[in-house]
Amino acid sequence: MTTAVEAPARLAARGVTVRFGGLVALKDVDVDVPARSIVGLVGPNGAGKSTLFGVLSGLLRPTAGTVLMDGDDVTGASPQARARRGLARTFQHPELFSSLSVREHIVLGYRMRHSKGRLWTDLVTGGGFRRPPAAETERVDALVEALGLTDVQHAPAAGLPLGTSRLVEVARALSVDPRVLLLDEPSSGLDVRETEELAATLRDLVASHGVSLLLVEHDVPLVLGLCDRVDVLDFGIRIATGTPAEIRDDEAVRAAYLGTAVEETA
Ligand SMILES: Nc1ncnc2c1ncn2[C@@H]1O[C@H](COP(=O)(O)OP(=O)(O)OP(=O)(O)O)[C@@H](O)[C@H]1O
Repeated sequence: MTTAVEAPARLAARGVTVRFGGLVALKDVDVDVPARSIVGLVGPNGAGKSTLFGVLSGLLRPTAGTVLMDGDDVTGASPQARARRGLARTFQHPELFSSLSVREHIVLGYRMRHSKGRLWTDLVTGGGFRRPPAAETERVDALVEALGLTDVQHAPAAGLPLGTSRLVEVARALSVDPRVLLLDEPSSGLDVRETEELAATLRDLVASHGVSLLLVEHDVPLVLGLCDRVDVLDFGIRIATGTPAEIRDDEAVRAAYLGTAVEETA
């Protein structure tokens, strides 16, 4: 008899605890981000979401517990080493270079991964972004299209609406071909329509690029509508994990949110 062996999660936390002096920000937390999945991390203010994000991205060393990528222990690995293994992230406040165009941001990301030498030569010699290799043009074109940035691709990043800046940041993060993308509050500052568009784009990206997403989000309806699985933190403890339907029905989650954020989506 053969037994199917389940692949290890692309990114996982096991028993992660973080103490800041006397304060326990995370206590024995587990998280799994399987291949080709969208996982949401929610919880009230101060629940420990950013702390867990920091631990997963390598900016923060946990007091106890491990972080695994594809089953390998990366707890002591730097953010750069994790990036080389396929981890990318976006920030709550997009950090774009105002003098570069939308397309140049994506090219920059691509060259950071695929042709670092060329990146520096071009910057030093003032060669700009001329004569790109066909593979680069193809990949950048695909990302521009996937993120709906065709019309603004040659516009400077300065002055872009926040929703568009966020899409540029996602495109830049994807240009390094990550296996897992951490999204920090992707809907922050977006209106309802922009949030819906972003959700649709993220769903398409998982289907077309096979990337896994973990998003930290305050917008609970967005998370419940978008994610395959959701983890809920409260006071540093994972109080629930499951499908959006399971999370919606969870008593502890309703209590943590006093019913409001979850009931709005029922
Ligand atoms: N560097 C730090 N030093 C001391 N305490 C910290 C530090 N970072 C976070 N904390 C505390 O750890 C707890 C968890 O904070 P964290 O920022 O991870 O929560 P969060 O869920 O991301 O909150 P929010 O939704 O408000 O961003 C909070 O009590 C916070 O005050």
